[in-house]
Amino acid sequence: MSAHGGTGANGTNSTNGGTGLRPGVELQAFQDSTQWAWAAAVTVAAALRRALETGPRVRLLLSGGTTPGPAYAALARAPLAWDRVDVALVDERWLLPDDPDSNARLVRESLLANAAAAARFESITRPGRSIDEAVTAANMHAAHPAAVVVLGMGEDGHVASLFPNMIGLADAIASPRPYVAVDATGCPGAGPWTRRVSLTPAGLAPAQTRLLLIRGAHKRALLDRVLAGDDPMEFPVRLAFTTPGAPLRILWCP
Ligand SMILES: O=C(O)[C@H](O)[C@@H](O)[C@H](O)[C@H](O)COP(=O)(O)O
Repeated sequence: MSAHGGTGANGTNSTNGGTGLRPGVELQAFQDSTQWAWAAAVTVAAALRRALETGPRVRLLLSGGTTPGPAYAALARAPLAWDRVDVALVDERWLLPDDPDSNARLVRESLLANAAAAARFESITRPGRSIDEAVTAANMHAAHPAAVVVLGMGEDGHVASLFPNMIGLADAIASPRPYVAVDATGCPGAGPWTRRVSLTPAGLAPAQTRLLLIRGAHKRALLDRVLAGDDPMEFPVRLAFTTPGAPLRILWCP
C-alpha cells in the first residue's frame, strides 16, 4: 500500500499530507473526531473480521493514552464474533488494571462494553504479579501474533512505551522479545509513570494490520517531521513504519 490522496470513503477528505509521506504509509485526515472515530472502528472491525475467517481466535492490541477512547467506544458496537477476540495492550504503565490511569481501565471502560463485552481481555498487570512476571506472561500471550495493532503517538514522538532518550531504548528496539520492561525515568513524555511494559518492534512485526491514531494540529506537524526521517532513537514512533511487515495506516483529525 502506498500513500494516496483524493476523497476517501464516506465523503471524508483523504490527503497524502503534503511532503514527507513515504511508501508503506497511508494518511487519512478527517474533518472531526466523530468521523475519525468511526473510520478507525470500521477499519479495525474489518481487519478483525478478515482474520476471523482464517483462524479460531484473533488478537487485537490496543494503545492507551488520551486519544483512542472514542474510537474504542465506536468499535465496541461493531457486530462481529467478539467471543473469538483476545484484546491485549500495546503497553501498560506499572499500575493495577483498575487504576484510573492504567491503559487497562481505558480499554475496559471504552471498548469492553456493548457487543465487545464478549471479548477476552488480557491485562498486563495483576495484583501480586512482579514486572518480570508480567513481561513473561505478555510474551507467552504474544506467541499468538496480533491480527491488528492500534498505536498512538506521544507529543514527543514516543510509541507504545518507547520514549526518546530513554535508558535502554536501543536494547528494547533490538530485543527479540515482543514485550520488555522499560524505565522511562527522565522522559517527560512518560509523565509520572516511569515503570512500564512495552511492545517492541519484534512484537509489532507480525501484525497483519497496523494503525496509528492521532489527533490535533501539534501531532500533525510532528508527523511531518517523523515521516521525514528513519531514526527511531530520535522519534521512536518511526518504528511504526520502519519495522518490516504490514503497511502503516494513519488516521488523523483536528
Ligand atoms: O501508556 C501510554 O502512554 C500509551 O499507550 C501511549 O503509548 C500513547 O499511545 C501515547 O502516549 C499517546 O498518548 P496520548 O493519546 O495521550 O497523546
